[in-house]
Amino acid sequence: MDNSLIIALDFAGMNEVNQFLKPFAGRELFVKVGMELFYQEGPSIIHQLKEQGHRIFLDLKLHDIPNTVKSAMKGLARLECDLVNVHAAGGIDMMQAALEGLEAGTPAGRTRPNCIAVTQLTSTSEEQMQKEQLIPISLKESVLHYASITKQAGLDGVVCSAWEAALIKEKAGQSFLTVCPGIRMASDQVGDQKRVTTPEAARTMGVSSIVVGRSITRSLEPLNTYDQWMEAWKGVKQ
Ligand SMILES: O=c1ccn([C@@H]2O[C@H](COP(=O)(O)O)[C@@H](O)[C@H]2O)c(=O)[nH]1
Repeated sequence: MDNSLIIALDFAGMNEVNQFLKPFAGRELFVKVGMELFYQEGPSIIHQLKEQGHRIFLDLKLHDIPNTVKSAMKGLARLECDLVNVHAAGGIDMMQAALEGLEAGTPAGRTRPNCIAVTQLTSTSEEQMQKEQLIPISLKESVLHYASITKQAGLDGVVCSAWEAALIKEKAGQSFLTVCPGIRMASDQVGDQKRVTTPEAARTMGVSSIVVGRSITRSLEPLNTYDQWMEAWKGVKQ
């Protein structure tokens, strides 16, 4: 699961997804299904994408009481995605419950999906965090703290920005996943993201995998753009 470029399929429905994926026919991608798409299409979208050979990050960011998260994860495990997630702010008990649910729901003989926790969203700045969440420490400390309780709960890694990835790996170990959205080419619009960097810099920062949405999905030539991104991320011509 390391070194992947995960394409965020932030589309309103299957028709838009099919349109986007057309030029990629025959290529096996790592794609992310988030709330927008899953709430419209439900589990069938996962089955369809799996049939096309794609690996899947189901990005629903569960955050509720432990019992509810456990039951929800039990159901999601049956979809056999590669990666799922929760919010670390839900706490250690909730994260452990997520793992219990995943283990209970994973079909016999199959490996449970990797489970990671969102630390601070990449759309959150330090100022916002301090003022709106009343967290009176630096953003980096908050992210590191969330990474530490995520590790304690036994999860496989975190969602963070590339800026925090190296320190998290130093503390939690190199195999602890750091999955990083908020990645932009220098010429791209930053939009609502706050903690942003380029794919080349993310590679040198030791990030496990990057998540890229609009820069690829809104491109007029998505396949060419994807190949350029892969080259920048991997550091070698694809
Ligand atoms: O902290 C987070 C957690 C999740 N995301 C998701 O990643 C993509 C990023 O899309 P871009 O268009 O490249 O900004 C999107 O699906 C978010 O829901 C995140 O950005 N930050």
